[in-house]
Amino acid sequence: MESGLQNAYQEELARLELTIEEMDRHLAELRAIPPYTGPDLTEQVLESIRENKRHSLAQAGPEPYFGRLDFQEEGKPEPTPLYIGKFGVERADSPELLVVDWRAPVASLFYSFTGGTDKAAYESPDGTIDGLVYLKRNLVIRKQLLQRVVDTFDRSGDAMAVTDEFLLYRLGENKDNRLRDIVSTIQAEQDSIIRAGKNNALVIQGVAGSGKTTVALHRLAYLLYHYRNQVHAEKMIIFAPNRMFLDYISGVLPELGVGHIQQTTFADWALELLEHEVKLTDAAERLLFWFGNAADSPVMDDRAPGRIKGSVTYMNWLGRVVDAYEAQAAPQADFTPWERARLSQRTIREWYEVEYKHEPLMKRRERVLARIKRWMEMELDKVWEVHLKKEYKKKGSAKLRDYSKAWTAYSPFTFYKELFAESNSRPAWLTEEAHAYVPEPIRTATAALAKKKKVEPEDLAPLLYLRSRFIGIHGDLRFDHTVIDEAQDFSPFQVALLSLHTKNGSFSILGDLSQGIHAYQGVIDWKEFLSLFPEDQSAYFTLNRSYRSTMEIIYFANEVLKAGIAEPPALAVPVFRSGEPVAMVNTDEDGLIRKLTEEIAAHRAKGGNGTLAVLARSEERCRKLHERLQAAGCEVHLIIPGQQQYEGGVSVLPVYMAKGLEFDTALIVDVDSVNYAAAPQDAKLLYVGCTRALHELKLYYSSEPSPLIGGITGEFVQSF
Ligand SMILES: Nc1ncnc2c1ncn2[C@@H]1O[C@H](COP(=O)(O)OP(=O)(O)OP(=O)(O)O)[C@@H](O)[C@H]1O
Repeated sequence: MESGLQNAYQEELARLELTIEEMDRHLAELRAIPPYTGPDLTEQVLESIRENKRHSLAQAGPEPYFGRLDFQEEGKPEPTPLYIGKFGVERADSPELLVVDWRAPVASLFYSFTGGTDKAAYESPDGTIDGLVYLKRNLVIRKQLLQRVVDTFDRSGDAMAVTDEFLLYRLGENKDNRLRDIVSTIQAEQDSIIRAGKNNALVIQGVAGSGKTTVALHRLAYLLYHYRNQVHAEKMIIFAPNRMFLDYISGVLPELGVGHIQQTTFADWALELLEHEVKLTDAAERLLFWFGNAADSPVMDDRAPGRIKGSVTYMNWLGRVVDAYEAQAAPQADFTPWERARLSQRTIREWYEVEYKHEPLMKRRERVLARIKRWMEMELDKVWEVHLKKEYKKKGSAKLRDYSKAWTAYSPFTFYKELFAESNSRPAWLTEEAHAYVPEPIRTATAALAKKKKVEPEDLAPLLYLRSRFIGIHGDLRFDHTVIDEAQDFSPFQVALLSLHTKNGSFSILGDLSQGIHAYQGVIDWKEFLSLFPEDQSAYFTLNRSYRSTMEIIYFANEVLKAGIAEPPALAVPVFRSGEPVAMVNTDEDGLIRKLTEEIAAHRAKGGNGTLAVLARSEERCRKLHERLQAAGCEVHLIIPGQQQYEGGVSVLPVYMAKGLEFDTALIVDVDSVNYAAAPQDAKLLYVGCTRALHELKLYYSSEPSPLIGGITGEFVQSF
């Protein structure tokens, strides 16, 4: 170890000892105070503060901090070392900070500072604070042991830029089966997203592996810290592509000390809100239809049902249909329960159109009917003859029943179903023109499914829109912040619908158009989302650096995109981390099984809890491979749609299920011309597959390689 480094290590060792001592003492003192359980409000508040401190100290204990920044504030005589950790820790005897929380304003310097001798600044609650950064140091502490000290910037040294040395060390590590927090190495471009203001809809285009999911989770932790009195974890929600993915990311928030955030898929959330009145069509069939193989790929453009039903135009059409229904929903007649008792249509309309206008449609119906009933009871009170009263009561009840029947009580689904009726049986409020808006094949297909109480995923946003108009959105369904991950698979209608459920347009919408493999329903241009929000309350960010994969893999994946898409939406820029060349292997089926078995054995021989994935196009193919690998004595997990948990280790799965996940090694099979054509859809699918690999990527083909890889040459690839 060089003497400078050795000194630094000794210095940090001493500081760590002091910190741990101080923290232990503080924690012991706090634990010695018996918890207060009495009725005094002030004592309760003090107890809750003490409890928070006990919790932070206990959580921070094993790894109290990960970074040090020496900052000299303008006007101060010398730099102060700030130690930055996941949890802020105060000294026992003063409110002075022993460790600064990574989310605190001053800690932003640790992330935003990229080097140079110029002044640096951060925004504090009292305004901008200027000063000079002298040192940026990364520290690895595990179980209270100092393992590593890396200076990524030293004002007294030669290099004036912050180096990537520590980042590369972290990226080179093998991953287990969970996504991890990145607090120690958040990059400046990621930090500006994490710390963006609350009342903004952020749309983030980030290449594969640029940290979108990770950044979104850190942003939630930041918002909870910064706006602690305005946002609540249980009123935040994350939408992710599937349950298994949610399981995969489930470790990050607890690592950041955040709990209770709702995490779901759009479909699960929607079906729940619709009280399971409908079921979704079979996912396996749907996926086979779209991902079967290149030769059978259906057209995925604006004519696809998902694109039509997911558009804002469709939402506007639905809005107009509901408006038309609203205008004539109440029966167009006076209410006459018996002779000489008459409630005029004008009065009923007044109640419906003016007094209860702010209520959702079915609530209005209930209210008007209840009011008619009350009016009828008052009219009955005026009748003195007992037998007449009895007769009128009976007649009146029957009339009210007929009246309510004539005013259909719709659920979102029963109303939606009406929109797809045959032309000759369409309801009166649906004009011929409005009825003809939906193209005939889509109308008949939707009607046929609706008969079986089934819908396609693209029907869920329309159904929820109807729910918002018919039943309304109660307070507990309005979120303080909404995260949409893999947002390229969301439609504008879905996002517009979610904005009805989200306060102040507070969104983090993250995705990658190059991974838009569900283009038959998703977004094609981010402007489709941005246009849903006022310009001054939305912001667009791009993340182009990929942190996941080696340079070789990123280079290769970019070539795949370029071979299939004339103008790829965004190409990833790798961090300077080199690994093995990408391998393209020509082999027949038996050879493939043999080679996969060897790869898996070699992977296992390395020990540890690294991950390896065999990726194929369809579920059917994965099942076969799984069977053959098992028969060859290779224990592997089969991951198919519907899977709830991600086990890690070695898995076989369809590429579309691997989206969002990552593996130390990815082995992609059947990369032949029949399976992956030189078309945008196939290029995106293969790109998703390639960018799952952190360290090693191999592609296998049997006869002719896919044109997406056939032309790739150079030092980054090797053919076998
Ligand atoms: N600043 C960083 N420091 C260390 N690791 C990082 C950083 N940013 C991202 N990573 C790592 O890069 C990998 C990719 O991150 P993540 O899955 O969040 O990316 P993504 O953009 O959501 O990817 P994809 O679009 O492919 O799903 C993860 O292993 C993550 O830990």
